[in-house]
Amino acid sequence: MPTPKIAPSMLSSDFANLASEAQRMLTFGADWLHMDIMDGYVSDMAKPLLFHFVPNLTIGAPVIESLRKHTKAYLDCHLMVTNPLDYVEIFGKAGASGFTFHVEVSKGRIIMLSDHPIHSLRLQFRLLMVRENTADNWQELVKQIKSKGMRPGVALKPGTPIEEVYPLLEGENPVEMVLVMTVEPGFGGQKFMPDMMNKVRTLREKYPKLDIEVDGGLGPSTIKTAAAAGANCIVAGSSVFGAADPAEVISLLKTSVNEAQKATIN
Ligand SMILES: O=C(CO)[C@H](O)[C@H](O)COP(=O)(O)O
Ligand SMILES: [Fe+2]
Repeated sequence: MPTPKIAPSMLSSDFANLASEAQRMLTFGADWLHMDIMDGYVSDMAKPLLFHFVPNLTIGAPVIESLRKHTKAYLDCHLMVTNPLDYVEIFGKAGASGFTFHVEVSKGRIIMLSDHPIHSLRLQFRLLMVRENTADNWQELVKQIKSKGMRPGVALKPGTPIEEVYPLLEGENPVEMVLVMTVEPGFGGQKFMPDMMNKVRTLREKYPKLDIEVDGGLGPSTIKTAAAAGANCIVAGSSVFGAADPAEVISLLKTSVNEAQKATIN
């Protein structure tokens, strides 16, 4: 059974005090620190023009680099960006531990990100770039991530079928973690989507030892469902940072994963 890992999402922390917030979470029993990297398209109108992945802008490699100076903790970086390959080197240098990119940034999905006819020329230009950078070459992307000393992971949005990550779990350079999004990526504090547990269950049956991370809306009221489905890496932002006793929430999340794993063995 893969070890339970509780990863508070620093998106819900006080960014102005990131180092002490990180330390506080580790003292409270966090195993990893989850860092949400978002490229921000600001408005729906800008979406087809900019080709960014999510409607929010958060942090980049300089912040990871600064935080790294204050902690040796595992920095679990979730990259909600269109061109992950562009970020591999700088995140490696900055001291990221895990590098999780989205499976949707393949050529077919990029077309869906921009379906505005007015932008078709620009779209085709971007498509060429994206194709060259990432689309047909997952193996190369994963190899690069590993070569920079990071652990590769792949994430999928709620609308993406689980089968789409299977090719990335095979071959010479498989990813070492799958992040199943349980909210639409972009913001903390959203409602957990229980339907996503089918993906977790299917993945756990097929890959008993794989790290399976769930992200979005996890907390005391949803953890049992996620743990029973087979998730072992739990991201929790608002439920931990918003709690009167964050240590108690972290402990409850971990106990739930441990108990669900014991129940599976028995
Ligand atoms: O990737 C994310 C959003 O895109 C965050 O990691 C996630 O939403 C965590 O926040 P919360 O636990 O409050 O839902
Ligand atoms: Fe995340």
